[in-house]
Amino acid sequence: MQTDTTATTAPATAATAASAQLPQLSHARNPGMALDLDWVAAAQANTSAIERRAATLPGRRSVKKEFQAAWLCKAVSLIDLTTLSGDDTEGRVRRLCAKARQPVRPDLLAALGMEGLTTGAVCVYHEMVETAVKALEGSGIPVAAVSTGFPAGLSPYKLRIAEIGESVKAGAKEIDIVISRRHVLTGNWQRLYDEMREMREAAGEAHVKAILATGELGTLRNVARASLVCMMGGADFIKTSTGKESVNATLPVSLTMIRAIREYEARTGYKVGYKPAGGISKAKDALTYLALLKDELGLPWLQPDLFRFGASSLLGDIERQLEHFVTGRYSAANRHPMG
Ligand SMILES: O=C[C@H](O)COP(=O)(O)O
Repeated sequence: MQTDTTATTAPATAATAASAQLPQLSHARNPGMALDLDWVAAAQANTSAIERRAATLPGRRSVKKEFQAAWLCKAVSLIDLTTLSGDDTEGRVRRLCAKARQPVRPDLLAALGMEGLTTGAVCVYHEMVETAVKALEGSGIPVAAVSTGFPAGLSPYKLRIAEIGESVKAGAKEIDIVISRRHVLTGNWQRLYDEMREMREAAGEAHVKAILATGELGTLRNVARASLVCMMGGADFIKTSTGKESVNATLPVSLTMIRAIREYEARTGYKVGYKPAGGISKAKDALTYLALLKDELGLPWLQPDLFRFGASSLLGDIERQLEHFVTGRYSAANRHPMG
C-alpha cells in the first residue's frame, strides 16, 4: 500500500500508530437536495481509465509491521460484521454479536495495545434485529438491518417502506435498503430519487445505506449516476452490493462510487459514507480498500461514520494476520469462526 504512513516516525505500538494517523472527525448528516437531472445526465465514467487505475491498486507497496497491524485494527473497527443466510438462527446471531464485541483474541489485543476494539456494526435480516440488539446491549455497537425486500427489492413498495419502520422499531440504528435496479436500467431517475427520499424519511434518525447492487447495473456510468441520485435523495452511505449478486464489490466500481462521493461533497459540502460489500474476505484486500479511500477521499473517511466493509468472513483473516504479527505464527482459518 503506498501511503505516507511509512514516512512518519515509527510509533511504539499499533494503537499509537492508529490513533496518531487516523483522527476522529465527525460530519453533518447529508440532508439530500432537489433532483438535479442535468448533473445526473452529465455524469461520466471513463471505464478504461478507471479499470487501468484499479488494476494498479493491489500491486502497490504494502505497509509493514506495526503500521500494517494498525491499519488492520482500523479495518476491524470499520466492519459491518454480517450474517445474511436463510439458515440464520438466534444462536448464530448471538455468537456473531459476541465476536463483534471481542473481534480479536484478548491476549492479541493486549499485545497490540488495542483493548476495547469492536467492529463497526452487526448486520442482519429484520427477524434477527431484536436478538442482535439484546446481545449488543451496553456495547455501543449499532445493529444494521437489510431492508426493502433485500436482496432483489421487488416486494410491494408499501411493504418495503413498512419494513424500514419495523426494523427501526425493533432497534436497528442503520438500515441497508436496496434500490430498484430497473429504475437505473430504464433511466427513471425521478422514481429512483423519490424512492430514496421516502426510504430516508421512513428511517427517521436511523442512517440509511443505499445498496446499488452494482453488479446488476450494466455500466460504470449507470453506477455513477445511481450514486449521485441516491445521494441527492438523502442516502447517508452508498453501498456496492447485497453480497448476493454474481459480481459484488470490485475496485473499478469502488473508484466510480468514491469519485461520485467526492464530487457530491465538492458541490454540496456534505460527506456521504461508502460501503463496499460482498466477497471481501482477505486482510490484504481490506488494506487495498483503505489505501484507495485515503488516496481518493482522505483521512476523514476512515471512520465508522463514513466507511464500512460489509463482510461475513473478512474478520477471520484479519485476526489471523494480527496473530502472526504478535506471535510470529499463523493458525488455521477454522480457529477463527464468526458465528
Ligand atoms: O453486506 C454484506 C455482504 O452480504 C457480505 O458478503 P460476504 O458474505 O461475501 O462477505
